[in-house]
Amino acid sequence: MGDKHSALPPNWEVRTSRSRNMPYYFNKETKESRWDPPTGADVKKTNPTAGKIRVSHLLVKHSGSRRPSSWKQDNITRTKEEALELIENYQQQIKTGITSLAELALTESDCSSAKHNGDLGWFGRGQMQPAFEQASYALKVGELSEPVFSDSGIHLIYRTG
Ligand SMILES: O=C(CCc1ccccc1)N[C@H](Cc1nc2ccccc2[nH]1)C(=O)O
Repeated sequence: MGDKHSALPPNWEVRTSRSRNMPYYFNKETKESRWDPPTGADVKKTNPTAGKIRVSHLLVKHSGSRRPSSWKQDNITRTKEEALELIENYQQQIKTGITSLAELALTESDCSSAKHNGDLGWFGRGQMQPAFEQASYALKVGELSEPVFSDSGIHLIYRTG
């Protein structure tokens, strides 16, 4: 990449400078312009979500959770088995189309992300608990996970980006 005739990275285009009567390169996303063709390194710089994914999740905590407390309940005493029954019930409601994960997370999730419909934003490798990361990266965009067990409790994960 980088020679004058190869395809340009995403968001870059060739324009002609009228004052110098010569081509220059313009990035429509960052509005950057330059005389030299952009290289692969430039793509990394202008693509902040490269390698990252975005998910929403619904967390049901239980008495064995790392922090058995949430915005919903000061002291969470349900058992792991009871938490799994709740998660499986939510999973069915979402799969049958009765409701969505975003809608359920708002009232039912034990994570503070509940107020954002469970949205965790963009994250890369090494930022979330391993089991959560593994399950999230295994999803295609628009896919719902099976119940995922982490130190925080039991999650349903829906990949959005
Ligand atoms: O760690 C947080 C906050 C997560 C968050 C990220 C980005 C935006 C908003 C919230 N909340 C924990 C529960 C929890 N444990 C998790 C483990 C993996 C992913 C999300 C999780 N949420 C808790 O409340 O104990």
